[in-house]
Amino acid sequence: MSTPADSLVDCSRVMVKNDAYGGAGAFATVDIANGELVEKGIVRVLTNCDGNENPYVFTWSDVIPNVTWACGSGCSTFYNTCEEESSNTHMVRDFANNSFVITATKDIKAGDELMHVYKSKKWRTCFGELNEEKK
Ligand SMILES: C[S@@+](CC[C@H](N)C(=O)[O-])C[C@H]1O[C@@H](n2cnc3c(N)ncnc32)[C@H](O)[C@@H]1O
Repeated sequence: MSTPADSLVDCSRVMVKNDAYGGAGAFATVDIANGELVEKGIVRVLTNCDGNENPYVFTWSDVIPNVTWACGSGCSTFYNTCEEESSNTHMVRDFANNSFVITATKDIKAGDELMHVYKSKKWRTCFGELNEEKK
């Protein structure tokens, strides 16, 4: 018999609600200690999508310029971004298995917004304004 631990997708510690920027963000539903799992999931690689224009997809290679984009399961699409020192999560991508794991990089309290530094923040056209804000 399968158990919840067998699930390819687990976003049970995360909820999505309105954020401070006029969109939606990801927030912790429980306290999560530094190093613990925040969310895990799978992705599907997209065709006919340019992530330079579309901010809701993941960069799915280490190649620059990247041409492989993917949509992620669970709440993964909704994590907003910030500077490294303010981030409280980190996403590790497994390109071979089309999966990801997001872990806590700080002790997180229930209700805290979950943020990570987008891998492509510096070079994707659609994130230009986010970089401008930091100048
Ligand atoms: C992957 S989506 C994150 C979810 C998004 N907030 C939503 O409502 O769907 C990326 C977009 O979220 C917004 N975003 C992410 N981080 C932000 C920040 N620090 N300040 C303002 N907007 C942010 C930008 O519009 C960005 O293009």
